[in-house]
Amino acid sequence: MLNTIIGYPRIGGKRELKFALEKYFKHEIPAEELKSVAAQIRKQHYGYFAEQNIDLVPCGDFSFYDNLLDTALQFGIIPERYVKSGLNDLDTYFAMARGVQTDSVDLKALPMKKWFNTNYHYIEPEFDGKNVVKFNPVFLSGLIDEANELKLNYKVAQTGPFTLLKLVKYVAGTSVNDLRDALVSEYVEFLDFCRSKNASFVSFAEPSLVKDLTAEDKQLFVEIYRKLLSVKGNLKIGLDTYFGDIRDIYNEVTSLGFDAISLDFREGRKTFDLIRANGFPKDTVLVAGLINGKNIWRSNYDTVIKALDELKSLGINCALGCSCSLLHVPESTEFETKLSAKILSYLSFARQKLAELNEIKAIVNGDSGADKFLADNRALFSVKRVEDDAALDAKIASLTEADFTRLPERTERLRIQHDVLGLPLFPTTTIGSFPQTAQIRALRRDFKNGAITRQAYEDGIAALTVDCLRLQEELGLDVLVHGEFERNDMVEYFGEKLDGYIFTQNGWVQSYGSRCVKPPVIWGNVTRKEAMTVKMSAFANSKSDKDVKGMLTGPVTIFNWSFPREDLPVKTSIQQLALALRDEVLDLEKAGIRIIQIDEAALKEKLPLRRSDWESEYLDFAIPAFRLVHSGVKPETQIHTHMCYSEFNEIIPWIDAMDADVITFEASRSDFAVLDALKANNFKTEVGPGVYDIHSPRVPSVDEIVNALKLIVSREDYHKVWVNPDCGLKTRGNEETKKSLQNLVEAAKILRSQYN
Ligand code: MET
Ligand SMILES: [Zn+2]
Repeated sequence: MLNTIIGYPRIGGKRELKFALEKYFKHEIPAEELKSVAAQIRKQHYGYFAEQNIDLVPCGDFSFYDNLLDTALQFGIIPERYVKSGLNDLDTYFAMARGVQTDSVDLKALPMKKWFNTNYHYIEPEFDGKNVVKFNPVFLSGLIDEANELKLNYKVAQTGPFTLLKLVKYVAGTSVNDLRDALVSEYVEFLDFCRSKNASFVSFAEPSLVKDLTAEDKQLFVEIYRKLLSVKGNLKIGLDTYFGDIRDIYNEVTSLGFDAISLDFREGRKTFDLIRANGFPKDTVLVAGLINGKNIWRSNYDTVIKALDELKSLGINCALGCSCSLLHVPESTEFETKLSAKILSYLSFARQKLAELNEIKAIVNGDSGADKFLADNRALFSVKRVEDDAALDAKIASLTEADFTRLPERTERLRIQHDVLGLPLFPTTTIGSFPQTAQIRALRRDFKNGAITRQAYEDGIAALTVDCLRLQEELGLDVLVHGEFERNDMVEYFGEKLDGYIFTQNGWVQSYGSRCVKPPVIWGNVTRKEAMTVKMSAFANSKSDKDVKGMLTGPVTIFNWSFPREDLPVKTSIQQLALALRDEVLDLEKAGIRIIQIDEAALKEKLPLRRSDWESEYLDFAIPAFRLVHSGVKPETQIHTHMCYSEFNEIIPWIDAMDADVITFEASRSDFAVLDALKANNFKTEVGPGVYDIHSPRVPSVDEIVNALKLIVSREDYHKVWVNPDCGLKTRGNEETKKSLQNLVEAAKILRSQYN
């Protein structure tokens, strides 16, 4: 049996690529230096692959920014405005990725979208009909030369035409039909090119196959690949699918004559059933994606081997692989110096997964010495990693419908709250964080380095908080926030205070371009050891006559932005988080906080890729978990939530079913399109559609905000409308924030005078 991988993280174990990119963007290093850092990283990775006897290694999965953008550039899907800029290939590429502003060129970036159900973002290519669709191996040529020089046994890994056609944004009246034929011809050119370079294997990534497919989608896929496979000549052609199973198109895919097909056995819940029911072609290699490419735990070898045995018993020619590219896990545990040996023995980042592929292959092939690998792995899994928490289990088991139901119903509650809180029409507020200036970052750094005492640090934060409250009072905002100066990150902050979490030092995962995130790890049962935010919120509330919102991150968002356990159902992990947050909410209420905001910024992120799974696999527990957090409060306590970074139109009824009293959300960049959906669904929650975009330093004028509000009240009962920015202000500067909020308050006053 052989092994292979779909892709490897490219940011570098010490984030070398990130730092080189950022220097290049700031014109601190020339392109040559950026390219040489990238080549260095790849060479190191090829070395790792060789050490672990990876039989077929990917070449072409490397990217300076994003693979889909590489593919778009390579096939000439470049909007005319970028072509006209006169920039060289590399800078045209970066202009599409992140915009460019010089004396002669001023171009915005293409939109960034979430890559399937991950926290990785791709650049959305744009087709306007004027592009010259033409294959040009901008980056690929050098990558293949490099692999040839190193005498690697490689596959040219590329995003396939079907997924590209599905993800392109068609503008100027164009559609997929205007692009498909030209694109397929150029993919034929691409195959010729690979052959001319003496490549012997090409693998196409087609993750779009795991989504719901229409009859036209299926036809499109089949036609494209009939064509490409008919011209393959002496090349071998593989197909990589991941992030789910391919139930809608399994039979078509397996009858086309691919040389290899990767299937996802981790997120693909139906993969095994599909194979059992329909068989698998004898002359195609099944790359069994049995090692989880998305999570950081060691694999249980017995489980993997059992699956391989069954596949072999079905007469299938198997290779071992990962469920998806390793792009979604950090590079290596070797950079973790603070975690205990016990913890480390359970963790497997990308480099450790290579070793797993090697060891399992050796065991299956009966190589000498491989018994030890199996024995060690069995020893690891023979003891329970985390002891059960009987009290917590009992608490979850005893939950009843009443625990998920807030009473009285919302209309009645809102009436009570209006009396108690005494807020004006069009109440103004912000989303929580205020600018995290250099001063605050220095304070945090000094405390971390031990340069200042805890007392000095806390005094510093308290002083900033009081200043922030004074500023909001001066501006005339109605509902205040404490500013979140004590938090560096909205998930890590809670992770650190909860029992059950661990943190890595260098577990960075690429989020987009040069940006990485370091998700905390849910190691054990999550419980609240002590109050997490009460002291700060009570302090802030005592310093103002106005209400200051309590500020929490919701259970679903904390979960979605962490590496989850594999030995516990998702639902249970989220319930544990919800119970911990429920106690926090009740303590905030006891401390006199009358308005509590529970952010669910990432609720939409893990919505299943197939519509039919939404209710049975996610929303059925995610929405009740939010209700569990707040159902215990008094009618007069007002619960807010906040969402951003996604389009919610499709899940409006479920958002209403979270049963919050008020929701603020990002809407200004999508021209408030969501308002129609709210109306159509008879949305009951009070709403604060963000009236300006906080992702830009621009100060919105009073007129602009008044116009936004007019648009909002044309669709929404004005009694229900809140006025706020579209997300937290932490990335902004003090000056622009002050001016923007001044205008926001002014605009609210204008509306108030018209509607009172
Ligand atoms: C990504 S949503 C951010 C919400 C958080 N309360 C903040 O204001 O920063
Ligand atoms: Zn937000």
